[in-house]
Amino acid sequence: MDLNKLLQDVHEIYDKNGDYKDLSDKAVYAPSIQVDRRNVYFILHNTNEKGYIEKCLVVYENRLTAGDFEAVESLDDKDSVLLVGELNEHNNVALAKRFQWMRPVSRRNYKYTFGLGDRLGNASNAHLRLFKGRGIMPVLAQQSIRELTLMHRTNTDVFQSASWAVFEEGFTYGWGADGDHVKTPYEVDYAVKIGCSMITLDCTEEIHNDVVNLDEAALDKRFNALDPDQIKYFNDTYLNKDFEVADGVKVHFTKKDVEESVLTFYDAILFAIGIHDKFVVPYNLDFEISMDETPYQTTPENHFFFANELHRKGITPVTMAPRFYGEFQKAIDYIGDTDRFEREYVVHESIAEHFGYKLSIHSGSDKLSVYEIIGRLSKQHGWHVKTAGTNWLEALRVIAHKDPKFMLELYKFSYENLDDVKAFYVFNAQTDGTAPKPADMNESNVMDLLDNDDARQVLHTMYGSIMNLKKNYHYVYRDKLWDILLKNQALYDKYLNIHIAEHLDLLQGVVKTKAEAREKNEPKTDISKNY
Ligand SMILES: O=C(O)[C@@H](O)[C@H](O)[C@H](O)C(=O)CO
Repeated sequence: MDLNKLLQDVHEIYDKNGDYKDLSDKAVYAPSIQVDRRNVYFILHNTNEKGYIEKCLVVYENRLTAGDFEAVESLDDKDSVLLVGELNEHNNVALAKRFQWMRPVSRRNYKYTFGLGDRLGNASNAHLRLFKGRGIMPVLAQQSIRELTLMHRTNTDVFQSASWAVFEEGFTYGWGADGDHVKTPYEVDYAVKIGCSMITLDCTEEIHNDVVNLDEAALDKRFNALDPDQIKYFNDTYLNKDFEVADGVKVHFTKKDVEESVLTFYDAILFAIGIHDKFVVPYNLDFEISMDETPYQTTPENHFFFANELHRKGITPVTMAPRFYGEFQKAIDYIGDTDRFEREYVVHESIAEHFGYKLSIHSGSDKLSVYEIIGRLSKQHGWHVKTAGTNWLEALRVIAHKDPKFMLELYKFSYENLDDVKAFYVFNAQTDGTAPKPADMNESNVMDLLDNDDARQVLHTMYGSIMNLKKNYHYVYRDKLWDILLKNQALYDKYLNIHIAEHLDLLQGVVKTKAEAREKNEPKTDISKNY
């Protein structure tokens, strides 16, 4: 590395005084430049012989403090030192001591927040560029335990990729990190220790779904087996009571509602209270409670009961994710009657407003048919929407354009091995159903795989198997996939931008329908040749 040239870059940065549009060294990534008195920091982008962008950190700092950084090369310059280092954890910690905004913050003061996730770890830069000036707080690090496991990743690398992207893009507006779908104290602890500002407590394993199928006699029998003082408390508090949660919006409990709500959810409530006391309070976390990955819809009574029992203990989560009417399957649009969705969303939103939190919409990728409704109705506290890792599908869009044969191979493998993920995901696509047969796919229709609902679900859920398949101690697909992606990062960024912009435009009311969102954002011609 030519350190004298970097020294000239530092002097040019002083001279430019904040206007970095025309720096002579194009390798200096302008959005990353930070100047603090005489100290200068930036990320350098160099394209290597394979066509990948290689990044390193450049620091010019007073010699007394620069020792915080781990340098690969350095050059003394009077009282200062210029050093070049890797984008590693050590340097991230050193930099974050200087720039607090590299660390995630609470979502509490943000009305609109949006969970992005990044399965591969190279999507956050494009996301951040899109979020600048949108008035929505991005939650970048949002990898579920399931995704970490299937992808062989750790919370540390997820957190690191996000934090480096924040620095690189000069994103000083605040971002969140979500310990996503944590189900046990062990998993919560892991998320907390890594620095997550938020946890999504997935209560699935403490929710007793079998209760919904009990007949009246069996339900009574189970309820009446509770302690007499518990029965008295639940009946006195809820039975035949009306709770007015908004003007003209009431939640009413019949005997069945009381018994079902208690028996299905009370264990989960106690679990949430325990996690709240042990982690949320001491670590000042944003608390999200999710019950969306259950087989049954959360009724307004169930939702009210959960929130009211938390409220009794003085707990107000920042967000709650009920399971709404209809289907929120991964990677495809909402399935269901949108008028009914709207009617029921009004009640859930009223409950959330009554208790003082916002609703969280899970598996939010591609639910373009309901975003106008959510954006319009979630007025008081705003919304939190979580996408479902569909940046992976945008990465595959790049693969399909740049190497259609390889894409066909990935699809065939995914189609033939779909059983790998049956235990992890619930989705419609089945290889004995309507998912396109690999034999019917060819280079001229390969792009359909990214538009067909069934094919999307097959590809969306098979990421771990694709990335980690090995033969004779070598990865079968991983290296080739990364090679294509790294050579085409700009195209990947463009597709990410289009994909998420459609969601945000509907949520923010910029457009009113899915068709308008598509019309506004989707390119009219094949743009893959331009990148
Ligand atoms: O695939 C996953 O596990 C995640 O993408 C997960 O679905 C996501 O984080 C989520 O919870 C969206 O609701």
